[in-house]
Amino acid sequence: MQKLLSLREVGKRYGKTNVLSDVSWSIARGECVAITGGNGAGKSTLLCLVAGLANPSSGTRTEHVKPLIIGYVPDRFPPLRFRPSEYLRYIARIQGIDKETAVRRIDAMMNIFQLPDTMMNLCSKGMLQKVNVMQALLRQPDLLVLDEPLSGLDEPSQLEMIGMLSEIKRQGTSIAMSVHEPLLIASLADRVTAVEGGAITQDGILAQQKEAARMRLEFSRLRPDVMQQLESRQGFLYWISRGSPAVMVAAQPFTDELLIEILRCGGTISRLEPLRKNPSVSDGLGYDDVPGRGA
Ligand SMILES: Nc1ncnc2c1ncn2[C@@H]1O[C@H](COP(=O)(O)OP(=O)(O)OP(=O)(O)O)[C@@H](O)[C@H]1O
Repeated sequence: MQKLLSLREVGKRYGKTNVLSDVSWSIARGECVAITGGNGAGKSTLLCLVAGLANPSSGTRTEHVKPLIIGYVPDRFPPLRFRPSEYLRYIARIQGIDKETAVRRIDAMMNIFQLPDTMMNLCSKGMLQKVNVMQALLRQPDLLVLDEPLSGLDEPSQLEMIGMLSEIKRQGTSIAMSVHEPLLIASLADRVTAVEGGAITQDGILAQQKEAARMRLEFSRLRPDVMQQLESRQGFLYWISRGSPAVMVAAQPFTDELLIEILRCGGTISRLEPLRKNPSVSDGLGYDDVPGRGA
């Protein structure tokens, strides 16, 4: 796998306090890494260094792809008095994205992620978090860095956010995220880096997270209440879309039972395939139309 970014023997000090020490870490294209650890372990600091928002006090940070485009999703996002589309257009302008490209991309994202254009100060936490992720996707990053993306969200919003991140990952974007929720790790992560006391204590691939172990089920004609009942069935992992067609991700060993249940309740299956990244057909975020996206 092509390496995107690496840290080598990195340390970070604030005044006399060592917050990170001797951290060596890297991320490859298409990889999703969950950073875990207790409060104050150093996860946010590590993500800031990865995102290039802070410089290491010692050691080296290397970008292996030029230019490496990084999107950063902070843990808090203010409920501003803008509509999401206005806010995103404004951020796109600051980032130097031309107006036509920005409008096309914002429209595509709002459609895919099913975000109504409601004033942000009236939005739910889940809706605001979608805007937070979208602002980081505007420049079509090679690497998306998220600080506790599910923090403060209720369960339906958490499932929606997992679906959103899953779609972003499927389109080939690498993800580094600090995480507390086991569901998010189980649903998305290829690798887990554990941080304690400012040092990496464990860094390993999750054997059970092979792409082939998860299936993507696409179907239509199920009532919303029946779809909600499916969420409590064994094997259900998360929704990529609750629209029509609906797209569910399920654990492979339970796919047959879920399919039978969908058909029994009057649904029509339109597609069943292993969940994989980098689909052959570009179907959404429009990465194909950007010249020079890091090779
Ligand atoms: N700007 C700063 N100045 C001084 N100390 C800081 C600064 N930023 C972070 N720290 C300290 O560094 C340590 C690690 O903080 P960090 O926010 O990276 O941890 P975390 O693992 O993300 O924690 P949490 O899960 O609580 O968000 C903490 O002790 C924190 O107080």
